[in-house]
Amino acid sequence: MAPTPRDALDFPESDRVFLNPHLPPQVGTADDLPFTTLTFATSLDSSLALSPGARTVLSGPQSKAMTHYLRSRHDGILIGVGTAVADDPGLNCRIAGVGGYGNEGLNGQPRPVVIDPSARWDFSDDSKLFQLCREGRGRAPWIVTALDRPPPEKQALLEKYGGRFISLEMPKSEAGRHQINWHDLLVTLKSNGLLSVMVEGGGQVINSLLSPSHMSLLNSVIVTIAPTWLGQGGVVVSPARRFDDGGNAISAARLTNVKWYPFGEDVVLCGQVNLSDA
Ligand SMILES: NC(=O)C1=CN([C@@H]2O[C@H](COP(=O)(O)OP(=O)(O)OC[C@H]3O[C@@H](n4cnc5c(N)ncnc54)[C@H](O)[C@@H]3O)[C@@H](O)[C@H]2O)C=CC1
Ligand SMILES: Nc1nc(O)c(N)c(N[C@@H]2O[C@H](COP(=O)(O)O)[C@@H](O)[C@H]2O)n1
Repeated sequence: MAPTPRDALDFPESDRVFLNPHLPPQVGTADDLPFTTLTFATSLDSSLALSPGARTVLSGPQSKAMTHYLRSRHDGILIGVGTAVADDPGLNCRIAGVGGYGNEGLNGQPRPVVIDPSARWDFSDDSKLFQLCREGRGRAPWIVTALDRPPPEKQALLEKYGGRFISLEMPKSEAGRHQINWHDLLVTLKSNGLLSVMVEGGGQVINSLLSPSHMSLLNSVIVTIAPTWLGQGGVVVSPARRFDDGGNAISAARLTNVKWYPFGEDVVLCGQVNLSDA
């Protein structure tokens, strides 16, 4: 066992118990889909960040440690390219005792997966993710793109660290935006060894997954709610509105089997998407 670095996060056993019913099974699931958790931190006005380009701290120290514990319990961690560009994130697990944080190898380190249809993320050797790879504290990302042939220089850099591009067919919407087939992506991730995936964001990814055609892919939802209003102009979680047969607006999505856990100054909400009205 290597010594535990000073920047490792502590997440005591007593804090882990409440999460157990909401976590992926240790043995994986029987079907061709990974166990998929949607998890993010939000303000009281449903914002993830002050603006699309702004890295914004919402979680307090205990819920931040919880997120890192969740990372240790999933094989993959998925974000959109908007988040990669805005945050230059590490997307590793910094809980004491995982690989790189007091243990050998990369055990407990999730595989970052970045949805980047046009391969616009301009990463370099200096990107946080690759610094962590060099230090043996995280895995290189898989980047999901609509391009058959991603830029060779980006491909070479990714492969140097053990990452890669995954090309997936992505039709465009009328507005000209790529639209990923989440089911196909998740099947692809599972066939590549990811038995569980946590989706962290950002706004576009979350709103897309909470649409009626995709929400059944989510096995668990874990949301940290921070006691702050970010105000107008933020990146908002607010899926497209739905209408009943009479044309009346109904809620976009609702959770069931809900538990609320106060956690420091935050509250953590765990549940499952209610599919009875999906
Ligand atoms: N508070 C929190 O827990 C989190 C906050 N964030 C924040 O969210 C912000 C970024 O959010 P967004 O701007 O909404 O970006 P995003 O991270 O959702 O990425 C958007 C991009 O991802 C791709 N994408 C997303 N959904 C897609 C789909 N269905 N099909 C194909 N491609 C798709 C597209 O290229 C799109 O431009 C950042 O400021 C970041 O800090 C991000 C994650 C978690
Ligand atoms: N759980 C949570 N709380 C917040 O307050 C956040 N801003 C986020 N953001 C997500 O975490 C990523 C940053 O991860 P690293 O610390 O760099 O590993 C960021 O990109 C968002 O996905 N999450």
